[in-house]
Amino acid sequence: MYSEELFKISKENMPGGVSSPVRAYKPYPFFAKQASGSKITDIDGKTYIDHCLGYGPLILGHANPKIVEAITDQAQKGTLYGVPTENEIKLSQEIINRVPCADMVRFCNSGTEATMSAIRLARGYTGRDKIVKFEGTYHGAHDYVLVKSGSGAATHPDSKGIPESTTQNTLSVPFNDEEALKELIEEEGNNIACIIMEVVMGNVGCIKPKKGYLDFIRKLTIDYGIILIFDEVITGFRLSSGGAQEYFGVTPDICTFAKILGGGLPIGAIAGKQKIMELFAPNGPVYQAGTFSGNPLSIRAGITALEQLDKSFYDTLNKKGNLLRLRLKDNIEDLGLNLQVNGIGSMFQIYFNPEPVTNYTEAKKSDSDLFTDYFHELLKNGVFIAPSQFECCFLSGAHSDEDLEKTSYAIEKSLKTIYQK
Ligand SMILES: Cc1ncc(COP(=O)(O)O)c(C=O)c1O
Ligand SMILES: N[C@H](C=O)CCC(=O)O
Repeated sequence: MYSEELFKISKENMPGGVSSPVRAYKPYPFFAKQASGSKITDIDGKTYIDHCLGYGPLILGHANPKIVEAITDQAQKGTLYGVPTENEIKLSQEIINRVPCADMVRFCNSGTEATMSAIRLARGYTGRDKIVKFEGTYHGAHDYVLVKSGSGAATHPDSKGIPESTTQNTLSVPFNDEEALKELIEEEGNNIACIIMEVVMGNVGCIKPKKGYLDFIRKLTIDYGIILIFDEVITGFRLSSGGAQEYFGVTPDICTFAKILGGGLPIGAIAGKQKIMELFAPNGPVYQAGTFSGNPLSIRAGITALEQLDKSFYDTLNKKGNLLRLRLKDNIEDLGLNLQVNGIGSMFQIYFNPEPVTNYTEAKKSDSDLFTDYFHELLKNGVFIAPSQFECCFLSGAHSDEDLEKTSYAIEKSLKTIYQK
């Protein structure tokens, strides 16, 4: 059966035919058959260079041989014990060694769980209820944070089913705007438990913090006794071995991980300073739990992933990212187009927008219809990216120089086509 037919059936079985809304695009998404390295193959027989990479986790590419070997071995030894394992200590130690803010780690199963628990921890620690997020950041699909949210929520805003009494404690401000944040904190600072942020916004495309912005936020949070949470679900183990906090040299109180940490399997983690982390049950009064938390399969995959992610890996990968972005900018200029190529390290996105994009409002001014045309042309030209202007594209260690040449050629060809229409 082909993707088109399968989508008709899947829509009968599952709302929208998908297990996460961002995956549904018109007329129908391709159904995956298999994937290896930098490539994904659909059941219709077409192979694409993959820059979606499972929305970020696959920094080593698909079916990384060492991870496949490790999880095959682990599966034979059991996939769930319901008691602690030595490998949990090993992975937590690896995180503690790499990540500046990490004195202790609590494992969970997803980024959503991680940010939900991190916010509860900050509230438990400070005894305050309000939280601050930035317009367009995405911190998962739980009730506290689906406010002016990015990712799929940028195109499906204002989820029903969330009591107003829950979100009235969630305040949001524009990213990269020191004045707006200062004003809010001067007014509300003593009631605010935490500021939660994506250090690089990866759920409205890709937006970097302006120079000095993170230092400004760090100082403000210290002055008002506010917990600073870096949501490193995307940036963790992507920008550098110690995440965005190491990359930018600004240390939060707590951070959250998921995606890359699981080596391609589901995982989440909250890491932070000991005096805060010790509040988690059973030591403290902040409840946090999960049947599959710290499960041996995800933990083993995570250890095997991190073993391969050393400094030289990031140097090489980030150089590739820089080169690709330069090439894209040159090509776009040669075509006489005025589009924005945003990105950092191995993250990138093209905005169909003539003006620089530094926050959510500016990102939303991009031409999403043109982006959709571009996405479909890219598929025709053998490249798969996330089907939304408000997602990010990624590179992996499995992407060869030849892959990147093909990608930049496919992007150039796709842009030519859509602007000739
Ligand atoms: C920055 C960020 N935080 C949290 C999440 C939620 O993670 P998950 O999808 O694993 O629940 C995501 C992505 O989904 C994310 O990009
Ligand atoms: N943008 C999201 C994660 O970063 C996409 C993942 C999903 O919701 O399926």
